[in-house]
Amino acid sequence: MVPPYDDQPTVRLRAIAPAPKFPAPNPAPNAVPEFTEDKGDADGAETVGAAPHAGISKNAWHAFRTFWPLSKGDRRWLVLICLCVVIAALAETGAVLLFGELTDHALKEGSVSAFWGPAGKWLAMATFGALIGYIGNSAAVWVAERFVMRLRARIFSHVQVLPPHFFQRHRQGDLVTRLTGDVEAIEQMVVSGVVQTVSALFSTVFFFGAALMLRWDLALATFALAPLFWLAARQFASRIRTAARQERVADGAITSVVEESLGNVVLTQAYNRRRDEEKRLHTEARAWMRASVRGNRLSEMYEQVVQVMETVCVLTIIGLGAWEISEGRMTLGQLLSFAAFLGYLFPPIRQLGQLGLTVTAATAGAERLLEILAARPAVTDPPRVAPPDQEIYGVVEFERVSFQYPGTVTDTDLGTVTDLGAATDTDLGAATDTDLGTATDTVPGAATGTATGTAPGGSTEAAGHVPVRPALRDVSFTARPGELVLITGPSGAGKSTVAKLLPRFYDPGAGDIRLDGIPLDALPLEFLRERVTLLPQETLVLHGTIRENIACGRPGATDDEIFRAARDAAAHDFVNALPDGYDTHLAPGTAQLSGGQLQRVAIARALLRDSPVLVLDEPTAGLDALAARQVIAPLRRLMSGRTTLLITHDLHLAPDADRILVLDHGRLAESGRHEELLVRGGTYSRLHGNGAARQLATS
Ligand SMILES: Nc1ncnc2c1ncn2[C@@H]1O[C@H](COP(=O)(O)OP(=O)(O)OP(=O)(O)O)[C@@H](O)[C@H]1O
Repeated sequence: MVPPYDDQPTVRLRAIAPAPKFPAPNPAPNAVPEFTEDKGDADGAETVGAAPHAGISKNAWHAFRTFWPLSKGDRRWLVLICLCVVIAALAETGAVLLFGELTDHALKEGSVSAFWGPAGKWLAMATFGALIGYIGNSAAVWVAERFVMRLRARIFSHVQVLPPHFFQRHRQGDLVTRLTGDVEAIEQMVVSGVVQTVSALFSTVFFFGAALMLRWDLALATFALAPLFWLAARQFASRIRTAARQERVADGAITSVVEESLGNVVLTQAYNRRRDEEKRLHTEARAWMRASVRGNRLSEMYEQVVQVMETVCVLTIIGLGAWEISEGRMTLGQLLSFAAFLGYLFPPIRQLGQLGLTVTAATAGAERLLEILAARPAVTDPPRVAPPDQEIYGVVEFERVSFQYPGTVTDTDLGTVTDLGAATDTDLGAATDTDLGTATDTVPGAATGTATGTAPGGSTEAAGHVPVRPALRDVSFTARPGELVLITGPSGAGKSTVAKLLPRFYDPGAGDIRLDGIPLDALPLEFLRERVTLLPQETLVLHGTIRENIACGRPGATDDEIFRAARDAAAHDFVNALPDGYDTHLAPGTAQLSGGQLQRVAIARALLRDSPVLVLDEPTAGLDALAARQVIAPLRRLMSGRTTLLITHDLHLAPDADRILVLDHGRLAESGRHEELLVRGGTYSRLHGNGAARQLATS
């Protein structure tokens, strides 16, 4: 009987003395972990991850250290799992020794009575091994899934505080892939990777130890060949890593294309873009296919090379064994046991080699997550600041506020682009390591509006961007409770930027913004955002019922309060007319309600929030004349008694405004009441329709 040398016989023996199958880094021999390419975001918006030339092990180690803290809380389980692994390996070792005993005493001598003893022990050991295997496997799966859950939650929570420009510069589909596939790849590196390493190491030690006990000279001869496996793995590592990265990026690109296409289906159909969209998907799918085939081919090649190497080892041992038996220095049972140990020894040795490949490929996913973690929130909560005791009335002051979007470079900045690079590099180093260990998101300089949103590798968002003007320059104004301040100006003048600064999506680069005399960055973020209600250009809809959509303005609001808000927003009647009334389900992009109706639901939500400051960004944009008229009355109710900043091109409400601020190229060009500005004949009167309007005002 030829003893088992390879996977198949090993499986047979393992069926007799079951070995635990802990989640393998490589689920199947030829399934190389998933792949990505470092070509950065397909839209080229932000920077690319770690340099492909950087040392693989360094990147992997950095990734491991970054994500390892997330296993906190489960480490004693990891110890237990490793213990199970070790015991199971010991049980296997015992089983193989018993196999030799059975061969020599029962099979070779044909003695049935010699069979029962070792057979009973073998069965006991197999049962014990099975039990331990079950416990270890169950615990390993549990710990692995918990890790994935925790990592995903951590990344998701980080993504949620990132500034708006991050989402404009990253494709959503790609972010989705990072939160799903890439997260799982990290698990393979951190949790399963550790268990696999322990398992492979101990199995190697035990089987090698047993082989040494049987025939130390043959065992040493076999072990001398072990570095060949390591060399083979090394040869394949970098190519597999590249393929892994390519596949990961292609995966993200496919999800992005599908998501963008589905979200834009009206444009696709109206402009007959079906074929273009199909072509886009086809291009990405081909890239994915190429990477996937390449990765699998490499993995398969590695697998076959290793098999040939194993065969060489086995034949060498059989040859030597045959010679030893013929010389009477070895029994058949010993040779079979020895060969069985080899059958057990090769998989862990091979696994150790393959672990490197797995880690290598998982590093690709890790780098993509590190890119996300390296993007910093544009603003941070002030440390340990209690909400002010005073009631907030809503006096809003902008004092010489200038602002430039992160990643954009002004003419004057161009000389300092390299400085930005240096600054952000340091940020990243600090950010990614500490980020997971601590819950804070603070990064020095993150709030400056210039040094945020960078990725590992040292590139900055600034790099490659065309110089632009700052979005706001030296803007000062005050808005008091009960005042309606209308902000208008040509497209791109900086109006929406004002709306983004007030709830602190960004901090200004220069100047101060205050609420009731308190600088915004001295107020806890949640406190501030409860007091500043923003109605952005696009109507925001939650997945949920109309009731939930309104109630999210003030969690815990009663039905009566919700209905009152809906009534004031002129939404109650049309909601009641719906078959499911307030229980009608809405979703982003819903067609259940018209634009005007959705806007009124949003107004009801804002009414319920009842905050002293209101920022309305183009509340009638996208509505036809009738729908716009229908929201004007609810808007007036909403604005009454609050400090309202109304950003609009639509000057219908201009005569009602206490003040009109006209922005032009980021500067405050004019300020005054409607009539004054019309008479002045500047930008405002031009916007309003100049000559005729001026005549009307002066008549
Ligand atoms: N995320 C961003 N990253 C970089 N630049 C931006 C970003 N958002 C806006 N800008 C730039 O800032 C400037 C002001 O933009 P903003 O959206 O405030 O203008 P706006 O007056 O509201 O325009 P519109 O009336 O067309 O909405 C523009 O030049 C715009 O291109």
